[in-house]
Amino acid sequence: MTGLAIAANGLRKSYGDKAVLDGIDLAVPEGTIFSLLGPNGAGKTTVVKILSTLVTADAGELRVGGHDLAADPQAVRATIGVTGQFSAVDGLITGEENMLLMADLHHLSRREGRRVSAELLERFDLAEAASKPASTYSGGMKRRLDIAMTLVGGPRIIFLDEPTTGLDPRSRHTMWQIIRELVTGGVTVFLTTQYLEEADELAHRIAVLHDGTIAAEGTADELKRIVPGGHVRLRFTDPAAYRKAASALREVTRDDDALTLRIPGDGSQRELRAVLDALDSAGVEADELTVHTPDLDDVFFALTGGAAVPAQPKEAVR
Ligand SMILES: Nc1ncnc2c1ncn2[C@@H]1O[C@H](COP(=O)(O)OP(=O)(O)OP(=O)(O)O)[C@@H](O)[C@H]1O
Repeated sequence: MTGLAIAANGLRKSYGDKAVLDGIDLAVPEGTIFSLLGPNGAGKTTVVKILSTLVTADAGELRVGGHDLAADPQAVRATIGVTGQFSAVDGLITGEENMLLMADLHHLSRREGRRVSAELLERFDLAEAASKPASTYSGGMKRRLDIAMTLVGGPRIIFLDEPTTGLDPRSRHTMWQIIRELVTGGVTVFLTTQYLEEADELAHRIAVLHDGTIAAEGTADELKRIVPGGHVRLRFTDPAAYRKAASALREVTRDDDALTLRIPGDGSQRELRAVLDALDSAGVEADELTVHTPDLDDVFFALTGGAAVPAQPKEAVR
């Protein structure tokens, strides 16, 4: 192995005359979580399908688990696990039977199959429900069973295509915990998501897919640094105090109707202190002070034109 679990150079895929992937490079180090982020239809699932050998690329040098995808897809398949947006869980049979079916597919002996299934059902908090038909499971339980089934074959690289879409916040957090534990165990996780918060929370590196290309790639912090947008916002109810503050501070953007002032900055303690000192010297007090640091939403909107998901400005009230 090269130290990279996944390496793609110049990955291209078109459907008809639509170039869905227009020359994409990816490098995912072993034992890390990599998140591919993009709006609906950006091509995330297409990337997963190609890297997991379900769809062939039109062009590109692709290696997964050290194996050349074009030359040795069988070896790639033996290394990976895939959990897609559409579950592999069969609702008519029990959770345990679903697991044993996977064990059969992986040619485990009966005994080994039972052992691995029991262990995974326990680990994913499904032991109690194991003998119930999977159709009776909640969305979160089905998703956990789906991942447990993926793990039966002991994959070193796991593709999770939007693993938390449609889950409630508690189930989402459980899933995040599961994903973190997988990586602690040395597995590499390739995760697609539409949730910026999810990528921010989990991923070592994030790539933003837009218009068939990678619009930006880096750690969450690196990506946040590429967009401006940090500021302190002061709100007043007294117009006289507002005007006084506006003339005491440098570089402010005024909103005379809302009586708010916006001071650009990185949200650091030093900058905040300078603002407070200026207000103190002028003898005014703001009614509300909020600090806005750029988050992945800002990055996403800056890179993808902002049409994909509603804005969720994160403002910490101090
Ligand atoms: N088999 C196919 N035939 C034709 N077009 C396809 C096919 N599969 C995907 N596409 C098109 O490729 C584009 C990317 O689809 P893809 O499912 O990869 O996006 P995505 O980023 O996973 O989106 P979502 O978040 O909605 O799942 C879409 O415009 C889609 O319509």
